Amino acid sequence: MVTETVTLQAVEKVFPNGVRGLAPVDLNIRQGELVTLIGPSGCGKSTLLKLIASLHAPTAGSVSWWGGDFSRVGSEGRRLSFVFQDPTLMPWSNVTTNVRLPLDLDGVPRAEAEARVLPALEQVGLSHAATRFPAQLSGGMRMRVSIARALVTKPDLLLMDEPFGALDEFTRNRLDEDMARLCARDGLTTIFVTHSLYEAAFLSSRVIVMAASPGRIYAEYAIDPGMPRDENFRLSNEFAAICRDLNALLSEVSHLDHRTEQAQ
Ligand SMILES: Nc1ncnc2c1ncn2[C@@H]1O[C@H](COP(=O)(O)OP(=O)(O)OP(=O)(O)O)[C@@H](O)[C@H]1O
Repeated sequence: MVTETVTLQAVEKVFPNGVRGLAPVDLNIRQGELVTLIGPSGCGKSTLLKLIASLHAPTAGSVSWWGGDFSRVGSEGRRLSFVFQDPTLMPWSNVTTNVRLPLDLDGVPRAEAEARVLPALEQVGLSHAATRFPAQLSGGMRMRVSIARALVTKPDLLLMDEPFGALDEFTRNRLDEDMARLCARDGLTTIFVTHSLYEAAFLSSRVIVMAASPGRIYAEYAIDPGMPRDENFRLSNEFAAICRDLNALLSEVSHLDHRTEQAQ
């Protein structure tokens, strides 16, 4: 059985304007992992996520999905879903229609699609809001709709680019707890970009710490405590120790950045 979901080998990205977004990166994402990418602005987190989503092509190196190339992902019935920081909902459509969108685009018959929307809304605690419009929702609720829209396709790999970065801390903590619960229950393989070491510490089974100039992987940090994680984990000594370790790694990375700037 293949447990590797995505494998990157010596993947490099140089943009057409000559900017080196990512130096050669080797990374293996295993099934059921919740991996966060963390590091200073411009270290290539989004670039790495987009390479994994096949939204960017690598300049060098190779990416494989479940042991094959990207063209096989769809033909083998695998699905990738992407959640961005902006929930990008259709303001003229209600919650149900927004969540149903990817199924409509896939040509799933209406009755079957409708039947799949409610469980997705239940997963994110929004079944009571199915007929509301985006303007009638809080920021956190809009993000829940965006997550439901990603989950409704039953993805094999969920990619999230700073999904909760624009939300207040309380809402963010609630959504982190929900994500931890969802990923643990469904064994959903997830790659999550964040600027928050606390979010990384709370959610991850593995944290990838990245450095900039050029973007690259600086360190990997595995987190043992099992899932799901809850408020008690956030208050534990274990959590505090993980945060301290991540803070130390990020501090090393920022000193590296500083040295690079001085050398330039
Ligand atoms: N389309 C592009 N064309 C040119 N340069 C790009 C492009 N996209 C990203 N870059 C550059 O590549 C580097 C990595 O960018 P990326 O957005 O991946 O970083 P990031 O770690 O996600 O940053 P942030 O945390 O600020 O979102 C940066 O120097 C950025 O300016």
